[in-house]
Amino acid sequence: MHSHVATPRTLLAARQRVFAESLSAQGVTAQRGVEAVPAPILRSWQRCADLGLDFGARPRVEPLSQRELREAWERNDALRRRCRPEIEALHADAQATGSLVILTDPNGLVLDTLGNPGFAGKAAQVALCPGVPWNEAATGTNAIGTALIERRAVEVRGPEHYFEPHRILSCAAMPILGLRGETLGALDLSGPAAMLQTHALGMIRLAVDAIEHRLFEAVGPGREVLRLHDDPALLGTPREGVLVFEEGRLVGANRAALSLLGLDWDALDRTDFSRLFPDAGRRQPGAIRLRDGEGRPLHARLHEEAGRAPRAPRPHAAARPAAIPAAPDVPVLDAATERLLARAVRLVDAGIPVVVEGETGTGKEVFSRAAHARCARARAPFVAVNCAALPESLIEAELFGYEPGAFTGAARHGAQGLLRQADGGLLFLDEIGDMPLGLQSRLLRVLQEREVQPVGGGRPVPVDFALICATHRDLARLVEEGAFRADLYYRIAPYRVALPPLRERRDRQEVVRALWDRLGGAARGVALAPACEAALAAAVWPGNFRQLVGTLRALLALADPGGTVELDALPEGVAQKAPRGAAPPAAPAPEPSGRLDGIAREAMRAALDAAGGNVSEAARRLGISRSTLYRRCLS
Ligand SMILES: Nc1ncnc2c1ncn2[C@@H]1O[C@H](COP(=O)(O)OP(=O)(O)OP(=O)(O)O)[C@@H](O)[C@H]1O
Repeated sequence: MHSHVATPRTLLAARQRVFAESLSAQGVTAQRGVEAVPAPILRSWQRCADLGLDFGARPRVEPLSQRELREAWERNDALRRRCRPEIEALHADAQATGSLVILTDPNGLVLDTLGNPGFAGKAAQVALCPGVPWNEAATGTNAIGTALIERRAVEVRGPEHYFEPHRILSCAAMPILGLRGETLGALDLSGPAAMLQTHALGMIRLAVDAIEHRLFEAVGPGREVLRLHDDPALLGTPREGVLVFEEGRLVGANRAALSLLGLDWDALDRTDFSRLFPDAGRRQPGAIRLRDGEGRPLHARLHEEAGRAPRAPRPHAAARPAAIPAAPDVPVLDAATERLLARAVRLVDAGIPVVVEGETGTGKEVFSRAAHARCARARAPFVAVNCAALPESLIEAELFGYEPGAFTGAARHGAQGLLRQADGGLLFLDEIGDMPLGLQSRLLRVLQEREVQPVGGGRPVPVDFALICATHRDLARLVEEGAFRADLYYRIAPYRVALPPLRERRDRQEVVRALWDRLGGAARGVALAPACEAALAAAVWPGNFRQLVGTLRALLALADPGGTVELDALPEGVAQKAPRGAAPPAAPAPEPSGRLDGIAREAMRAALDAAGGNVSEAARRLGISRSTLYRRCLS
């Protein structure tokens, strides 16, 4: 981060002096009076001058059409969903401070702006609005574009902007990086230059840290995640360092970990755990003490993602497509569910139980796991108990543990029980409505007294866990019918979350698309024909997400890589429509593909996709200039 010692007046003077002389002829750093200007800004001014941008002119930007903007939203669906909790948290603040929270794609294309409507109007006058690229090449020095190039948090205030009209803005932005250092987008907080936005940069950093930290919640089966910090109090927070290993080799990281260990992104794929931590001995899950490169002690926890480790590819198997995951690694959550989730996390953190209601397969467990992953107890266990699946005779012992010899068939040394296993973490009681009455009383006692009495006697043991219960039944009705204890109901259900069945959601088409992508459809180049996608979105899905995910996996397994799944590939019954009124919007009519223009655009889009959204790289592959690619495809 650069520090601002310059006042607006000294900055203005420096700017005038620097800009009055020919920037590109001498190089800005060679000029007098530039000490007042932070180094990243100077570097950016120089880049803009080298591009021949005229600082006195109005930048020429053409916003995307509504349709193109919608396509950009679709391309960045995962990013937008992922950032939603932080954007919503910043939103309230932005409204109060007269500013805007802005999310962009990896090329600086503004996707969303949220915040103060008064300032949004002013920002729109300088084209700071969705559908406009705010990269340096288009809009000169600005927090978004400059942060994306500098790959770090940057603040650009008033006259530090390259183009005159942008002097009304004061902005702070930071790029959002993926597990492998790839740029996913940028988050920005912009306000009027006249108001000193002292905390903007700090708030953006915290938000981006939290977004990036969540990426490590699901790194893929069999991979090991090492969380580390030199301050044990910061372990388990978004400020901890995180490294991902596959068969002992470093394959992912966050910035905090790289900086703790003095590494950069080049270390990925070429650094082994044993080389990084030669004194660590065997890699074992749990707490470990390590030392960094300079011998300073680090506190660390190693954790292995559940599931079978991916096998090393065999040479002749290279062409075989990767296995289809059993479930998407990151759940598909719409804005409403994200809001419910944010509330559930707050309650869990405050020690208040939550009940999640919904039909089978609506994602009650997925929701609860996500709440656990985001709450303060994320590093402690998530213990799931299905009250309907355990035989009544065993459920008591399973939950409360038992003393040695408590009953015939009991393990010789007794057992701790699931409630104690959840100590420090989160206990998820699935199908709570099916818990026998007798056990309900015992559970109530545990919740009241916060201690567990093992079956067969023994001393009560104190326990501390957060509680989420799930049910597909109407608990209030069960209480009325006398099948569920009213006192337990009031204890566990001060807050209820209802997850809607799929057929009631209006965004089913987006759900289908997002699930398809996350199951690997896009990665294999397999597309869903628009009619097929529409039929999947319109189907009834009594098994909700579980059934839809299962069907998509089957379609993917049957599809040829690079092919398209047509309507006739759907299993019988899927074409059955959801009730009227709940039908999602119809699929957009396919573009007439014969036109030359359409074909050229498609080729450009494909090149952009292949280059991971990198415009320069895509233009190079196509043999056209960046500006042509922008004009034809992005703007
Ligand atoms: N939001 C989601 N995004 C992606 N997949 C999901 C989502 N919710 C559920 N699923 C998929 O559906 C399956 C069932 O989810 P989950 O077990 O959470 O449902 P549930 O409501 O707890 O079901 P049940 O009541 O039958 O226990 C998951 O394995 C996952 O594949």
